[in-house]
Order: sequence, then structure tokens, then C-alpha cells
Amino acid sequence: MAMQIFPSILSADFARLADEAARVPNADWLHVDVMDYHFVPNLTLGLPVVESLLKATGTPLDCHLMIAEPDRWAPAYAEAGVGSVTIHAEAARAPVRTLREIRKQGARSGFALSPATPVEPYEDLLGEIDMLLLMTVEPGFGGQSFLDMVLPKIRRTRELIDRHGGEIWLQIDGGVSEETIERCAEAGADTFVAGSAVYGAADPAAAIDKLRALAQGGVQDDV
Ligand SMILES: O=C(CO)[C@@H](O)[C@H](O)COP(=O)(O)O
Repeated sequence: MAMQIFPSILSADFARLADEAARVPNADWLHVDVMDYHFVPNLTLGLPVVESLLKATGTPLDCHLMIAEPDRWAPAYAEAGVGSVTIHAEAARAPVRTLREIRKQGARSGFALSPATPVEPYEDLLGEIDMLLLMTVEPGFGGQSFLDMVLPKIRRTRELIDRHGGEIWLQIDGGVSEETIERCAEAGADTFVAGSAVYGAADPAAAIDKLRALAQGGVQDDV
């Protein structure tokens, strides 16, 4: 299983986003946290900034919509050229329709679960999803501590995905660091969002290489 590292620009300098994207040429994708002060108690950026970032970097964008009305706004991100658009289970009112609309616009469809949201009720949705995101902190802020309680859910989700048989990425987001990434990989995650562990490092590109190697090691140790 290839391990992917997605630096979160939430921990980057928002006044220099193009430069910050260029500091991580070895990133698999760039993770963009869209927050609206309603679904989460924080406000970041929206579609106009994402459109500018698309022009400024060749790295594909993974937009994580932490907003109250994802059904209304998600398709526009896909239409703009974002490679992956993720909506939250707790906010979406018509997830099947919205996930299909994201795919119809040519993007990968992502579905996110906050730490206390169980995965089992969404098993029937797996056919509509290209990436399942398990939050390992409460959504809203970077720099929080990793929630160990999510590890059993990562294992159960890996089992569900393998049983489903599709090519669904299992993404983890929140508190991913050199201390936590091996446990997540061993539990079955293959796609890792890292904000402070990358942009808080003196050399963000080297931090990505280290995280990727640790994640790969977490899987190999388990075999
Ligand atoms: O979605 C979020 C927070 O809601 C994350 O993407 C954070 O930005 C991750 O930051 P670190 O925990 O890695 O610092």
C-alpha cells in the first residue's frame, strides 16, 4: 500500500500560500481546510482563494469542507478544478447526491467523519466514495493532540473498505506526527494529513519524507 502525505495549509502562512505550496514539492496532494464559522468555530478561506491557489501550484488540491451547507457548495469546488472534495457526514443532508455531483464534475469524492461519528451506518455509501476521512481531532483547529480513541475505528474502517473491495483511500487528519503516524498506518490508514508536523518543521519537505518513511515502516512492521 502506497503511503501518501498531504500537508495541511492550515499551518502555513496564509499571506504567502503560493510560496508555502512550493516549499513542499514532494507532497502527494495539498490539503486545504475550508471552514465557515458555522460547522466549526473557525474561519479560513473559500472558493476564490482556492481558485487562485489552483493557478499558483501544480500540486493537486484536496479540499476538506468543514462548512454547514456542503450540499450547496461542494460541487463548485470540483467544477473549479479541485482534485478531491470532502464533505462531512454530520453536515451533509443529501450525501449521495452531493458525492455523485462531485464525481460528475470530475473530482474524487471524499466523506469525512468526526471522532465521535461511527463508520458502520455509512457502509452502504462506500460505492459513492473515493476517500474516507477519519478525523483524529475535533475539526476546527490545527495543532491539537491526536485522539487515540479513533484507532479502533481506523481498524474497523480498513476492514469495511477491504470487504467492499474498492479503491477507497483511508485518510487520517489531526495530530499526525512522527509520534503517531506509525500507529495509524498499522491500523490501516494510507493517506495522512499533517499540518504542524510539516509546516512547523524547519524543513517541511524533509518532514514529509520522514513521515512517509515512518508510515511505510508502520505497515511493513505489521506484515
Ligand atoms: O482539519 C483539520 C483541523 O480541523 C486539520 O487538517 C488540521 O489542520 C491538522 O493540523 P495538525 O493537527 O496536523 O496540526
